[in-house]
Amino acid sequence: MGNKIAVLGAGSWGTAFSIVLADAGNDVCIWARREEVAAAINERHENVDYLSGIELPRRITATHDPERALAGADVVVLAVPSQSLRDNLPTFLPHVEKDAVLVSLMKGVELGTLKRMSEVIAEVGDVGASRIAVVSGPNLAREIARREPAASVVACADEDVATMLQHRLHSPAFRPYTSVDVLGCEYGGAYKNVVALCVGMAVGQGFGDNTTASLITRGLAETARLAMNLGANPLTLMGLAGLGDLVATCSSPLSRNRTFGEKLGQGMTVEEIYASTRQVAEGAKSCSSLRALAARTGVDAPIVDAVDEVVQGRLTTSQLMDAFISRDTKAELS
Ligand SMILES: NC(=O)c1ccc[n+]([C@@H]2O[C@H](COP(=O)([O-])OP(=O)(O)OC[C@H]3O[C@@H](n4cnc5c(N)ncnc54)[C@H](O)[C@@H]3O)[C@@H](O)[C@H]2O)c1
Ligand SMILES: O=P(O)(O)OC[C@H](O)CO
Repeated sequence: MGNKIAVLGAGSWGTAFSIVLADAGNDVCIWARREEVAAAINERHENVDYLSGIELPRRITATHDPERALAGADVVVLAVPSQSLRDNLPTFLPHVEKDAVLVSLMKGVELGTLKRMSEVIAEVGDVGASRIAVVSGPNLAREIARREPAASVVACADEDVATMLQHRLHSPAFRPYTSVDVLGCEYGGAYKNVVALCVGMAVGQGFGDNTTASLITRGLAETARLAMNLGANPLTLMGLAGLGDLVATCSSPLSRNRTFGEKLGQGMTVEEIYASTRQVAEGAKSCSSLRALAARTGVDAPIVDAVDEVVQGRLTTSQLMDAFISRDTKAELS
């Protein structure tokens, strides 16, 4: 096999990550759910719907046919919305080359099963941990597509595989660090989306930096409490896939999750926001699965609980901050 990588999902991150891969010297074939998106990538070298105005390198091609995308690829990158992964895998898996490594870019926890994306891949694909990796970090798609410098984490239980991927991803503007803490990276990535929703709700109501910094900090404490309880290395939560991604997502107007929260804070309904965009805000779904996971684990998760209440329409965003402030007081490090 050569240096072909298949990227399954032609949304903003699948496309931006393909630019990283191409800049790092790989030939990339993107699978797009819609034929016209694949055609535009091949003919105009642009993904107009998800990354307009960015010229794609000629090493990137696209197809609507999963078999063509996957043929000869020794690395397979998964970039579909988290809640659709299980349904999509049976279409992809029969065409994945034997021994190919599967890399998840997704930041969500499955509703119902409460599984991480690497767990869904392992279960549906019957794939061992040494063939499943995760890339996660402060990586807003448009900034990465513009080649603004950024770092990230590539995690795999097998350190040699993480190192192999690190070499395949290292481009002039993208610096990957290896890790063996897949679980910590995945919980960091899923949880920060919910905290960003909450920060967005505060921003939408006109609150300033004290409020957002308080939410980010308590959000990190909450993330660490749950993730460590489930086996994460605490240092992962202090790293790029934890604090780094949390800060980027909560601070940036480019974040779909923060924007979703901001619109709720300004008075739009969940239904109105869904109708206004085709882009995924993973936190609006993962707030329910993370809440259930925290409850099952016996971990206190006030931010996830409250965001889920707002998304379910049982709490207003103006009641949200009162609910936080009036909770029983306690020690910071409890
Ligand atoms: N955008 C970012 O900056 C960014 C960065 C890091 C990680 N991520 C994560 O990457 C994953 C993908 O996000 P994205 O930003 O590319 O999303 P997106 O909303 O930009 O695009 C989603 C893509 O999935 C396709 N899609 C939608 N429903 C589908 C379904 N049921 N089956 C198959 N395909 C479907 C869409 O057509 C589109 O191509 C998410 O888990 C997200 O959290 C995103
Ligand atoms: O746009 P968001 O909110 O999905 O966040 C994008 C990335 O996860 C940031 O690292």
